[in-house]
Order: sequence, then C-alpha cells, then structure tokens
Amino acid sequence: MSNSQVIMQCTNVTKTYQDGDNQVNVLKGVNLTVNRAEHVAIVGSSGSGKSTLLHIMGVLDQPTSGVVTFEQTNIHQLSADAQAEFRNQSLGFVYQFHHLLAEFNALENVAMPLLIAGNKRATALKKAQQTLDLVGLSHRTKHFPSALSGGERQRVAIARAIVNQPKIVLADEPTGNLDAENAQSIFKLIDDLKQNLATSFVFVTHDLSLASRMDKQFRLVKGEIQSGLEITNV
Ligand SMILES: Nc1ncnc2c1ncn2[C@@H]1O[C@H](COP(=O)(O)OP(=O)(O)OP(=O)(O)O)[C@@H](O)[C@H]1O
Repeated sequence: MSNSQVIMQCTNVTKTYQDGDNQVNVLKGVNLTVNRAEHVAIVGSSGSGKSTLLHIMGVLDQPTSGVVTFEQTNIHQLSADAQAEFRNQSLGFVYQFHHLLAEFNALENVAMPLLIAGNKRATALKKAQQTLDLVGLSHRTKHFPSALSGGERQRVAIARAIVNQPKIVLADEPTGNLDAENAQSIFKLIDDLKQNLATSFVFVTHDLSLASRMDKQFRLVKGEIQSGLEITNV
C-alpha cells in the first residue's frame, strides 16, 4: 500500500493521567493506520481507552507522547486556528447521543456546519437536503429532533457529519443507544455510503458482528492494540 493511501496514522500514541499520586496509563503506545475511503472498527471493553484514542485522533485531546498524522501532517503540532480548520473541513464526528439542536429541524441541523463555515443559507440548505436524501430521510426534513425516532436522529447526525464532505468521520459508538434493528440499519447505511463517498470512517463499537463488517478491525485491550478479532470478552 503506497503512503498516499494513508489518510491518518497513529504512531506510539500514549496517554497518561495523573490521578492523585497514581499515574493512569490509558494508552500505551498505540499504532494504527486508516487508509483513504477505508471503514475501520475499534473494539474493546469499557475503559480500554477507545474514546480517549478517538478524541486524540480528532484533536479534541493531546497525546502524552507519540504522533498522529493526517495526510502526513502532525495534527497536534498545528496552530489552534489550523486545528479548528482541520476539525471543520476534514473531519466529521458522530457520537452515541445525537447532539442535534432541539430548536432546529432536521434540515437546519444538517445545514449547520455549512452555515458555520460561511456558506450562503440557500446553498447550505440545498446541500443539506441532498445529504438527507442520501441517508434516506427525504421525508423527514422539516421534523424537529423530538419528532424523530432514535434511528432517524442518528441518521440526521450522520448526515450532519458528512455534509461538508470530510475526508474522515470519527464515530464513538454511533449505535450504542439504538436497538439491534436500528443499529443494523445504521451500519447498512454506512456500508451503502461507500458507493457515494470516498470518506474514511473510524467506528468505536462494542458490537463485534457490526465491527466484523468493516474493512479492518483494531482491538484495544488495556490501552494496547491486539491483533485478531475474537468474539469473546469485549
Ligand atoms: N481525565 C481523566 N483522568 C483520569 N482518568 C481518565 C480520564 N479520562 C479517562 N480516564 C480513564 O481512562 C480509561 C479509558 O477511558 P475511555 O473513556 O477512553 O475508555 P473507553 O474504552 O472509551 O470506555 P467506554 O467503552 O466505557 O466508553 C478509563 O479507565 C477512564 O477512567
């Protein structure tokens, strides 16, 4: 695989917290690579460091040591402005809880990142409409979050994450709050998006059957990546 295929890379990433007199080593030298348009799962038991790693990859947090590159640039050495631009333009986030704005309808929620980036309202709404079409919610654009089902809200959250065509989406247990049927349907949606988008996806999930559908799986055990994906003990 040539280096130009690599979009994001973690090299020897560690994270240590000081808890009183104790040092808590949450990540102990994590190495992983995400290629262009690749769908990657990160699995691991509660407390294994998954969210910490995802936050570091999204420059929401700093590693204690090690390097994270995005298109060969060390993202933690960028200026605050450049980091904000990276988050705005190259990155999408999806969380376990949708974090949609209650006072805006689905269309406006999806348009929000484009409006914040300075697009005209008409342009932003048009792109938001196209993205809601893509996630199968053409018929729900005027609904407020409170009038949508859990699965529909998560689709809106995914539409919001991809509306500005980021190169990579980081998703922290995007189906963790959904029943099995809705979880399946969200993963099918993400599979289907592969046909339309060249976006890389990194998912944190507890669900090994969903993880096994991704192109690649990393298993975190006590802050270290272990190779192989076993169906037990996650
Ligand atoms: N600010 C902090 N100070 C001290 N310890 C922390 C801090 N943040 C996280 N931790 C510890 O780091 C460990 C990893 O947390 P993290 O949230 O990354 O795990 P996780 O694998 O995402 O877990 P879950 O699946 O439950 O969300 C946990 O033991 C947590 O208590």
